[in-house]
Amino acid sequence: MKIALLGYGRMGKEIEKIALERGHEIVLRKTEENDYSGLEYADVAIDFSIPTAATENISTCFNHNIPVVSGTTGWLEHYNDMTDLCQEKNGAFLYGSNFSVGVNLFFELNSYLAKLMANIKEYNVSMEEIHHTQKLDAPSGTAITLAQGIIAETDYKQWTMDNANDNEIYIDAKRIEDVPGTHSVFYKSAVDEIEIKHTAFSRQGFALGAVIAAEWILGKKGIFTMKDVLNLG
Ligand SMILES: NC(=O)C1=CN([C@@H]2O[C@H](COP(=O)(O)OP(=O)(O)OC[C@H]3O[C@@H](n4cnc5c(N)ncnc54)[C@H](OP(=O)(O)O)[C@@H]3O)[C@@H](O)[C@H]2O)C=CC1
Ligand SMILES: O=C(O)C1=N[C@H](C(=O)O)C[C@H](O)C1
Repeated sequence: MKIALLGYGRMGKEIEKIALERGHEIVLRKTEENDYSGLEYADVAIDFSIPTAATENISTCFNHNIPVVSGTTGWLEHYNDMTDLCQEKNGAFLYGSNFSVGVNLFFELNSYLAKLMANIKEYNVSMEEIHHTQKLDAPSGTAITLAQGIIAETDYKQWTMDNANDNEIYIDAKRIEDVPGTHSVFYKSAVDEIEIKHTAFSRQGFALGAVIAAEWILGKKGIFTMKDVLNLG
């Protein structure tokens, strides 16, 4: 499979390593410095760039009939524009705030726990995410997906990084040197606390998930998520 890497930073390089090991070829390594030369040879594009570049990268692929897997976070206010364009061009698109298998299982666990807690009013939910200091966005895309999972099952209406009122989920975004990504969800009462936590030891799990998603999307049309790739229902 010929892959265009849109973004060739920490994640782009990790994805390249795994893609080459799995017998794929890289035909474009797009950064801020170069153009899209090489995209015309790609079977699939994998976008791990920066929030302000994601929509241009994704729409350029749709305009060239190239399926896109995007892991870039911090651009989701434009998500519907991208899915509309994908449908208009009869393309294929998969966005994931987190491509690791472990986090996608954690998303399911989070939804299940939220469903259990929905009618137990003694507990107040909050979240913490910890990432490396180079991260451009806060809270993390993964934290937003976790909050959306809780909102779907409970009376919580939105998330906030400020003081939370009763129907808001507080997210504490911490930045610590070299942390690949740690997410915790807490349910606290006056007498105890339940905590679920996912800790990434490296970027390898994110990168492998992105390559698996790119292999999976080849030949498909439509809008997908990692739930489809991993058959999580
Ligand atoms: N969904 C997931 O599983 C994961 C998502 N992420 C997300 O992926 C993104 C990338 O993370 P990371 O690799 O750590 O970030 P880096 O800062 O290491 O890399 C970003 C890359 O994007 C490039 N870039 C800048 N402008 C453009 C442009 N116009 N077109 C294409 N590329 C461009 C940069 O180029 P230059 O070097 O020239 O500046 C750099 O190569 C982030 O949004 C992060 O949150 C990260 C890990 C997992
Ligand atoms: O920027 C990162 O590094 C990461 N970003 C993603 C996010 O915003 O959730 C996924 C992962 O936690 C690493």
